[in-house]
Amino acid sequence: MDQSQVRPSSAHNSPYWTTNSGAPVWNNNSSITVGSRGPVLLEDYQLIEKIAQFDRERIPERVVHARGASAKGFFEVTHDITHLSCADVFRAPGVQTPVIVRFSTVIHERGSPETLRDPRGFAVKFYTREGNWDLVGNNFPVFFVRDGMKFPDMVHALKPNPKNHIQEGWRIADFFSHHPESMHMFTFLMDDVGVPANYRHMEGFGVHTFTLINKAGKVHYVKFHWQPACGIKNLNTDEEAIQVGGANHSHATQDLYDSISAGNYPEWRLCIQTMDVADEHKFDFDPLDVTKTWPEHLFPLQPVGRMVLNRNPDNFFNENEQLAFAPGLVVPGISYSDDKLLQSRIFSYPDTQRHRLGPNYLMLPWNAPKCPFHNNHHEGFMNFMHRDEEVNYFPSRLDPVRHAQRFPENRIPLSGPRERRMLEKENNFQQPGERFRSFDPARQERFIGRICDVLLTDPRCTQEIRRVWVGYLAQCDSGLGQRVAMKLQKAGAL
Ligand code: HEM
Repeated sequence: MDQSQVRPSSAHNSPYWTTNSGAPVWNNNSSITVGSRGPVLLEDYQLIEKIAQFDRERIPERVVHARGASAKGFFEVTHDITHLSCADVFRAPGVQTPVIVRFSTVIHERGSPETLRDPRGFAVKFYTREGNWDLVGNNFPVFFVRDGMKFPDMVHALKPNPKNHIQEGWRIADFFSHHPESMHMFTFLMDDVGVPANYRHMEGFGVHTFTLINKAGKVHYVKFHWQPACGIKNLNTDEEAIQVGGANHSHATQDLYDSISAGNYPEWRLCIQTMDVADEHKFDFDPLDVTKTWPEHLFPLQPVGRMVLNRNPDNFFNENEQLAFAPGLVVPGISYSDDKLLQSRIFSYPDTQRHRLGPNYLMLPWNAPKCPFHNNHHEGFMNFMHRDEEVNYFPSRLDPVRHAQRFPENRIPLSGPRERRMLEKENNFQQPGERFRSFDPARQERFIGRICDVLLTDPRCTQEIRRVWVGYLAQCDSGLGQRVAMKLQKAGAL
C-alpha cells in the first residue's frame, strides 16, 4: 500500500488504542505516577497528548450563523434552462449533482436554542463537475441593509449587549431607526415566518440578484427560490416557541436528523425569476437592491430542479463545523451582479474562513471540489495534500498544464465616477406596506404585537426612537402606523 495515499479515516482504525503517532497504548485508564498515589510524571506523553488534544477541540465558532444543522443529498435538474445558463450543473434534465446543505440561525451562539426569532441560513454547496457552486442564502427573500459597510454594525446591534451579553430590543430599535430600508426585512422577521417550525418546513432564497450567462454570452439577472415540498410551517405564537424550545433546544437539528434517518427525505423545488438586463431601469425599484423582491406577476417563478436530502452527516464536526460556504464560489454560467452587499460578501467569507479554519480550509474533504483541480497556491499551515510536481510556477515549458477553455463571462461595460452613496431608487416603504396588507387580521395583530414588544422592552428605547419607528411604519401603511402608535400610547410610551 502507498502510505502517501492513505487519508486518515475511521476505515483504517487499529483494533487497539494508540497515540496519534500510532504507538500502542496498553493502559488508557491510569497516568504514570510515582507510586500508586502520585505525583504525575511530565514524561507521560500519552496523558499530555490526550489532554492537549482535548484542550484544543473547539475551533472559533462562526461570527454569525454559529448554530446549524447539515445534511447531504442531491440536486436534480427537472427543466431545461440551457438557453439561460451554460453551467454544467444545469446541462440537461435528469442530471444529478451531489450537495451538502447547512441550515442555521444567525445571531446567537453555537449552543443556543433553535426556536429564537431570527432569520435562518439556507446554504447549499453543489459539487459540480466544474467546481463547487455555493448558494449561500436565507429563509427570507430580502435583507436588512444594502451596503456591506453597514453589516458589522448591524450584527453588533442584533448580537447581545457587549456589557451584559443579553440581546436587547432597545439596541436593535435604535440601530434600525437609522435604516428605513430594513422595514421590508422586519415584515418577515416579526411575522410568523420569524420562527420556522423546523428546517424542513421553510423556504430558501438566494436573496441577492445573481447573473446567469448562456453559451452565447447573453447575461440575465436571476433570483433563486427554494420551495419546501412539505409546505411552510411556523411556530406562530411565543407560547408554542417556548414550549418547543423548552422541551428540546435542538429541536430543528433533531427534526432534520430524525426525518432523514426514517427515510422521510426533505425535498425542495428550485425556481428562478429572471430579468433581461436591458430592463433593469424600467421598474420603481432597483433590481440590485437586496431589500426588494421582484413581483411574481412581472417575473414568474420558473422551475429548474429539485433537491433531496437523503443522508445525515457521519460526523458533526467535519460536516458542519468545518464546512465553509462562500457566495464567491460560482461556476461558469453563474455569476455575481453589482449588488453592493453581495460584492462585500465575496470578500468576507473566505477571509473569515482563513481565520476560522486556517489557510487550507478548502482542502478539508467536505470543502474540496469533487472534480479534478490544480494550481500553484500551496503549502501553509495544515497542508495535507500530497504533491510531487517539480514545476510549481507558471508559465513553464515543462509543465503540461494549460489554461482551462475560456467560458462566457459577464462583459456588461461599467462606467461612473468614484462615489460613496445610496442607491437612487430607495423606495423603502411600498413593498413592506403591500406585505403587511396581505396578512389576515390575526396575523397583522401578531406582527404589531411583536413590533411593540421590541419598542417597549426598555426605557433606553427612547420616545425619539419610537417616534421614528412609528413614522417608518406609517409610511409603509398608515393603518399600521396608527395601530402601533395607539398601542404605545396605551402603554404610556409615546
Ligand atoms: C455584507 C453582508 C454580509 C457579510 C459581511 C456576511 C458575513 C458572514 C460571515 C463572516 C459568515 C460566517 C462564515 C463562516 O464562518 O464560515 C456568514 C455566514 C453566513 N451568511 Fe452572511 N454575511 C452577509 C450577508 C448575508 C446575507 C445577505 C445572507 C443571505 C443571503 C447571508 C447568509 C449567510 C449564511 C447562510 C451563513 C452561514 C453559512 C454556513 O452555514 O456556514 N449573509 N456571513
